[in-house]
Amino acid sequence: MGETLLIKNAAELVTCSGSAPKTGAAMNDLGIIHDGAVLVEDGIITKVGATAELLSAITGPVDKEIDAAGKCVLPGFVDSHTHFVFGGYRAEEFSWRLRGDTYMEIMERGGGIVNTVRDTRLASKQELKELARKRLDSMLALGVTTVEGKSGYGLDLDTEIKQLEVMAELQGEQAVEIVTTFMGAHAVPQEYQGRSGEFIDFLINEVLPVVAERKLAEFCDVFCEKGVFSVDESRRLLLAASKLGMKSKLHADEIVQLGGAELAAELAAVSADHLLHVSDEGIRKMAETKVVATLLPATAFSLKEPYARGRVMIDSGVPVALASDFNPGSCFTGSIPLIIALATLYMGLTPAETISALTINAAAAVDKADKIGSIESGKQADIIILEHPSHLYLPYHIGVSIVETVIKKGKVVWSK
Ligand SMILES: N=CN[C@@H](CCC(=O)O)C(=O)O
Ligand SMILES: [Zn+2]
Repeated sequence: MGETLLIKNAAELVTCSGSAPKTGAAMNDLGIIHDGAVLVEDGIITKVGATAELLSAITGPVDKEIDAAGKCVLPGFVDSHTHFVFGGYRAEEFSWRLRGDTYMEIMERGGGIVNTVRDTRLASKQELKELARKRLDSMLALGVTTVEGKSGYGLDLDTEIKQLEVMAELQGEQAVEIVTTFMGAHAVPQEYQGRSGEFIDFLINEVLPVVAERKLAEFCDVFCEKGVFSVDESRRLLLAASKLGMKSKLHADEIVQLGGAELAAELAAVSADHLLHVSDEGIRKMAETKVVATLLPATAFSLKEPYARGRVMIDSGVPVALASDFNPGSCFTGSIPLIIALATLYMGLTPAETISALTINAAAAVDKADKIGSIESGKQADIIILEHPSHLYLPYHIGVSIVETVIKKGKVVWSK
């Protein structure tokens, strides 16, 4: 037996067990074990159950014990949609939005994403890496054990690769596990203005093959939006990426209803994200094909847009995940407490649905539900311990974190 960790006496052990992703009523079933315990061997969960039974089933020595009496134990949070590798800031744009300019107006007059592109192109890999590392440290302290990160602030071969290399290097140098997405189709760069189709050709012919050859990304994502990339352009890119082994994600129906959700269903994408303006038909098709809807309430909050119809999606059978969308423009926060507050207070999700959406369904949104997102035998031991005895204390504490301990692959990597 390798190194062992025992967590015992948990007032509430929230397992999030069951088939994944969770849909409908199953999102409310957290598989809670009262007075629960977990045994971890060599970073993998090997036993889960009531403390008394689990203790009597342990045969060998235990290297480390954590007494979680009076505390709630959950799977680590998975932040399945972020843009955490970037240079520069856009505080002035934020102030313009405060006075009433819209996100797209700023983008149309040459600001927005391409503003961050300029700063990211200028930044050295080392500078980007140090900024990104600090952002991951902050996420870890909020209980995030896996994060998805996108390129998309390069929009040229060298800078897209630089961003992806930053993520590859940070993987393993710090505790948060990184799932990498190529998002060269995040905006049309100035040098391709008015020629979005040609830019897609460039990505397909010049960039995707390098990303695939060097195995720098597991997913390909695209900003499928009016005035950015059309449904046809998005389809062309995602099909080309899929031929090279990359799975599909989409920024879909964020600003207008364009048919991004329908495209996600057609392509059997792993997730469609944002969905503030998704059609009823899009919801129906996503439910049918089990495309994960990754909802980003902090972005709607920051853009002062209506929240995505999470309640309707869950009731229609769509697997719903929640994520931060941490990025320098539309949403400069990776705050899990804020997401929990918005989902429960303003989107009509129950606390249990919100937790399913941040754990097992978020794991499904990065195609890792077989490995992370729940506390079950055989899964990686990514676990958080709260200062309080029940998951109900999460939405109750508004905007502040009550995470006390973070465990990644069976090791305590952060504690209060
Ligand atoms: N909508 C497109 N992309 C990001 C925003 C990126 C930025 O503004 O820098 C998003 O998911 O919100
Ligand atoms: Zn995004």
